[in-house]
Amino acid sequence: MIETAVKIVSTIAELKDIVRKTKQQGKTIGLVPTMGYLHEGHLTLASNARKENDLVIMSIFVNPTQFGPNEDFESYPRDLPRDTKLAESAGVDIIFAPSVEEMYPTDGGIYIRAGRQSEILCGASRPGHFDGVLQVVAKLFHLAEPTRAYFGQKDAQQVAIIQTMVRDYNFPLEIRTVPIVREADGLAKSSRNVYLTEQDRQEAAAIFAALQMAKEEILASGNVEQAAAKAVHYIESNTSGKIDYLECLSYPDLAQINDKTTDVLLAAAVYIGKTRLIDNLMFSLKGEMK
Ligand SMILES: Nc1ncnc2c1ncn2[C@@H]1O[C@H](COP(=O)(O)OP(=O)(O)OP(=O)(O)O)[C@@H](O)[C@H]1O
Ligand SMILES: CC(C)(CO)[C@@H](O)C(=O)[O-]
Ligand code: BAL
Repeated sequence: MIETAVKIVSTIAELKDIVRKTKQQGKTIGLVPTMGYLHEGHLTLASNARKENDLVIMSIFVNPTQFGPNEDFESYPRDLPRDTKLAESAGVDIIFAPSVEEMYPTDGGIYIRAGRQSEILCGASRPGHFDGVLQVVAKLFHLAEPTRAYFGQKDAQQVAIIQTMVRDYNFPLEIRTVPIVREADGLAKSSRNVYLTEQDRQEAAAIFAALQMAKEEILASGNVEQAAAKAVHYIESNTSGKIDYLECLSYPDLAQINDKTTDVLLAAAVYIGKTRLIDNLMFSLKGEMK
């Protein structure tokens, strides 16, 4: 039994009851969906939700439907007592931590399919990943009925796809995003960083450094291909890692850049040892980001 001010809820019935009472009082709800093993990135999402809402619900659920058969669903780090203390420090009121059976008691064979934005970047190397993300996120939106839901720009493709679902299917909520929270050497904070060996950890900082170099070159020369090639070379020469992708696409539509493109996403996924890390920079080709 964990003694804390945060209420841990594991059933849908209990969550819906809290949501119903909160709504009856005319109060706002901020939802922070996570897979747990919290770090400062998650806590920034929660602190922002705290500032803007009456009730803050954080979901902690390692969603099996977004993992491929050979991915790390089983080994993904889990520690609810640790997460509870951290969530409390960021002002979370309710942790929704259901079991897989509670979330998916039956399989009626009806799924959500992510669209064109999911065919590239992480979607290309993780087939079905974004379908699984949308499945759980849509379900969480129905259960928590948030006024606002909070997502990190570290998963920029995920945010773009969720925003499309919310817009096209009229989910009555606002999506709020938070910039990437980084370690002192630039490495994006990630629950998967715990997988890194000491050597991996040192090498991992090269991803951010390479993206920054490429951004500067794109802004100076406009030559996206050359900048990307140099960034790939930098990562290959400074790490033993294997690049999954390093690409610059228009944002949020995630299409090839053309003369009309303004906002871009420069994104990379790199295997450092066995750990697949993602990172990105978002910027405008024509001055500040809109
Ligand atoms: N460094 C970060 N800065 C800002 N937001 C982040 C950061 N890391 C994760 N988030 C956001 O937190 C939410 C939950 O992410 P998740 O639980 O998958 O954590 P994670 O650290 O990204 O884990 P992993 O990288 O292992 O998938 C997502 O919206 C994600 O974008
Ligand atoms: C949004 C999310 C919690 C859905 O499982 C997950 O994809 C994540 O942590 O980014
Ligand atoms: N933050 C993305 C969740 C995943 O890698 O499955």
